[in-house]
Amino acid sequence: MSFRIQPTPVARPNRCQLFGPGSRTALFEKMAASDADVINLDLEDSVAPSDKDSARANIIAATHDVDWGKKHLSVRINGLDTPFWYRDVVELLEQASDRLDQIMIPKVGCAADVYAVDALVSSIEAAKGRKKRISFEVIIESAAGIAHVEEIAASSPRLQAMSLGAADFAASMGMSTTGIGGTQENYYMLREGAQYWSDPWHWAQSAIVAACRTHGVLPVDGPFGDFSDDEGFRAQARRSATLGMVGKWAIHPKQVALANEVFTPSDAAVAEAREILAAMEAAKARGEGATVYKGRLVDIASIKQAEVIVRQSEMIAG
Ligand SMILES: CC(C)(COP(=O)(O)OP(=O)(O)OC[C@H]1O[C@@H](n2cnc3c(N)ncnc32)[C@H](O)[C@@H]1OP(=O)(O)O)[C@@H](O)C(=O)NCCC(=O)NCCSC(=O)C[C@H](O)C(=O)O
Ligand SMILES: [Mg+2]
Repeated sequence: MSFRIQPTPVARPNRCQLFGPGSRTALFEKMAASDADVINLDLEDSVAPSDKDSARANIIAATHDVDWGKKHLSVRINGLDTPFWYRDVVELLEQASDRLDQIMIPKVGCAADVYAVDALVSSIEAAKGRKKRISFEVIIESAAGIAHVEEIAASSPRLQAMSLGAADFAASMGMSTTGIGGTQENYYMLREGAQYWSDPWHWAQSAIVAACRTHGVLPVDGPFGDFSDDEGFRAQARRSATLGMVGKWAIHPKQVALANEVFTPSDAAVAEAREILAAMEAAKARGEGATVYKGRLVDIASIKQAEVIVRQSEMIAG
């Protein structure tokens, strides 16, 4: 372990982030009634330019009128390369209720992008005497974003979460696909005539997880576009969870249960983790740092692995 202790991210469940366009007010109550841990009301790419002003007004009203329960309420603003983002921030921070928890910043390419939003948010919070400090989530969805992922993860104490946006990422990287997450037809290895599919999102996800874990930020997998493919969603989410991500977006309500299922440690996984901790306690009492559990080695690192699962389960249980 380095002399610098790895910081712990905020302790709140983030298994599923449910998205809905700020222009579709009929969805707001349904989103609030869902089992998603995080709600992302969108002002960006699911809202047409002609609807930006009304969507902003809808979202501000919904922070006052809709009962969002215990959900982390986040609004995705427009990118810093648009003429919309500053009004998003100013109007949200001046007019939204204290129920607003978070601003999601899309297409972040460098730490200075976050700095700019932070400066504006900080100034308005002070001027308006806002009691709740707004948190940030960023989306890594460009070549620049992934190239600068670590400085972005370190960019602001407001930063709680970082997502991979597979669609814009693929476009920015010039990837030859229109798929949003999941298996890509042409990304395979060939051996003795048989095709073995690989995961083109894997390296970007790993880079995000490493940056996030270094700086105490929650790493999150973004959208899976084909919402009629439940097994495809599950497979993508399981890979993300195995890599260390804590949750995934839902772009349709049917994906909420799938994400919650994958990112909630199963009873069997929690029971096994507790057994490993017990086995290591017994080993410690015998003066041993390593022992055998179900025919395999467990040692002091296994305690930390088991604790990840137990902590996650306890945090979700509240
Ligand atoms: C994808 C949708 C446009 C589908 O909407 P719709 O045609 O209305 O779906 P259904 O008829 O199947 O809906 C069934 C019922 O569910 C309700 N519904 C639909 N969507 C939502 C929702 N998001 N939250 C809650 N409830 C929802 C319908 O009203 C139906 O209800 P009922 O009639 O009572 O049975 C739509 O789902 C949608 O707009 N999804 C979100 C799109 C979005 O926000 N996209 C942005 C995020 S992805 C992205 O930006 C890419 C990323 O940045 C990247 O680069 O990768
Ligand atoms: Mg995007």
